[in-house]
Amino acid sequence: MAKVYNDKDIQDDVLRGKKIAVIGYGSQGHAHAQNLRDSGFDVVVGVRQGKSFDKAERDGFQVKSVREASEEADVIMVLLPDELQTKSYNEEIKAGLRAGNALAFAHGFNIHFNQIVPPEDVDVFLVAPKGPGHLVRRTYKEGAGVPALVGVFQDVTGEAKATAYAYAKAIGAGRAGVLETSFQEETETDLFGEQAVLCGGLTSLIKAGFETLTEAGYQPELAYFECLHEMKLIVDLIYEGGFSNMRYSCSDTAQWGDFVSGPRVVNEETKARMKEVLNDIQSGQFAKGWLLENQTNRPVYTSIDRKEKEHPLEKVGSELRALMPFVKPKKEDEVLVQK
Ligand SMILES: NC(=O)C1=CN([C@@H]2O[C@H](COP(=O)(O)OP(=O)(O)OC[C@H]3O[C@@H](n4cnc5c(N)ncnc54)[C@H](OP(=O)(O)O)[C@@H]3O)[C@@H](O)[C@H]2O)C=CC1
Ligand SMILES: CC[C@](O)(C(C)=O)C(=O)O
Ligand SMILES: [Mg+2]
Ligand SMILES: [Mg+2]
Repeated sequence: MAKVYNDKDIQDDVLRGKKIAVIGYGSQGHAHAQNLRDSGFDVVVGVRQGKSFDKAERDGFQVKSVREASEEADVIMVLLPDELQTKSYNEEIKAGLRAGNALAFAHGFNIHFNQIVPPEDVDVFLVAPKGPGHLVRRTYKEGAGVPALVGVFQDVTGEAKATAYAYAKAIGAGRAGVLETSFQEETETDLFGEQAVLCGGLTSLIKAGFETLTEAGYQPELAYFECLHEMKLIVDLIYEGGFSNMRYSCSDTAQWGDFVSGPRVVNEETKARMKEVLNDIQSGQFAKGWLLENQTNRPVYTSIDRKEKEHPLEKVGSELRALMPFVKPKKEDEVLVQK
């Protein structure tokens, strides 16, 4: 088994006394900044004027422009959207980098795909939480944490790896597990996971189930409960104790259906499509498409996003959730909801 580090294995002295600039105060940014501060580290937030800037100030941070924050920090964690990082790096962050500083990321995209080319005299590492930023914060407050991957791209000080582990511990990842990786492995697996399984795979599965039932004449409300609402309850059991735990709690009839019908829906054909998705990621084809999409003001993204928001499942979902006061985004999800 790969070595999975937790709090007791990680020394954090290497990060103590250093100034950490958290660049961006969105999903990951607010969580890193607040967890680092609560772990006793010295944080400055760097972000453009606007909603995030105001929120970071309200949350009691010293908030500066990206350039100023980068200039005064020893460790610069870049938590801007991937597609905007290169411009901000070239125009603001780079000027603030001094020899021996550390440039850090929560996803290897721009380093791995050669969009950001850092100078040779700085450390470059990643600390990539394996979970959404709002949960990085929420679980930290609950005394738990979200696992993270750490990786080093460049080590000039000899301390890059230790700093990455200390940072991971400071944001709460050491409570769950920290695993070492490379920028390449993190980037390719993260993109694959979100496209084929966690986001793309899951939403497509839910939608296909919902559409199959409603097109067959069943009530949309029932289809929503069956294919979406209950998904969380089932996934919680898998999260807590694996497939066996979920199957233990479900009926034997469900388990038999799981065995005989699951592989009819997600099958070798599906795996072949997954391999195509992975190939596109590994070849850089996906990254190129995403970067070009952004250079052209996101025509395809906008059109699909509009259609997705109008899907009957979204409408019936918002009506049903309004009847369940316990099902709503938590308060710290403010930034997420505004997106
Ligand atoms: N979302 C997640 O949970 C995860 C994200 N990651 C990685 O973390 C990084 C950040 O992603 P995420 O947290 O989702 O990003 P978000 O979109 O949630 O937040 C982006 C932040 O950057 C600010 N920002 C945007 N453009 C600029 C700019 N030009 N100058 C200054 N500030 C700007 C936004 O401020 P404003 O309010 O003004 O728009 C906002 O505070 C990415 O590398 C991503 O891949 C990794 C693991 C999980
Ligand atoms: C699953 C999506 C993710 O990779 C994440 C929350 O880990 C992301 O990029 O947001
Ligand atoms: Mg991810
Ligand atoms: Mg991701």
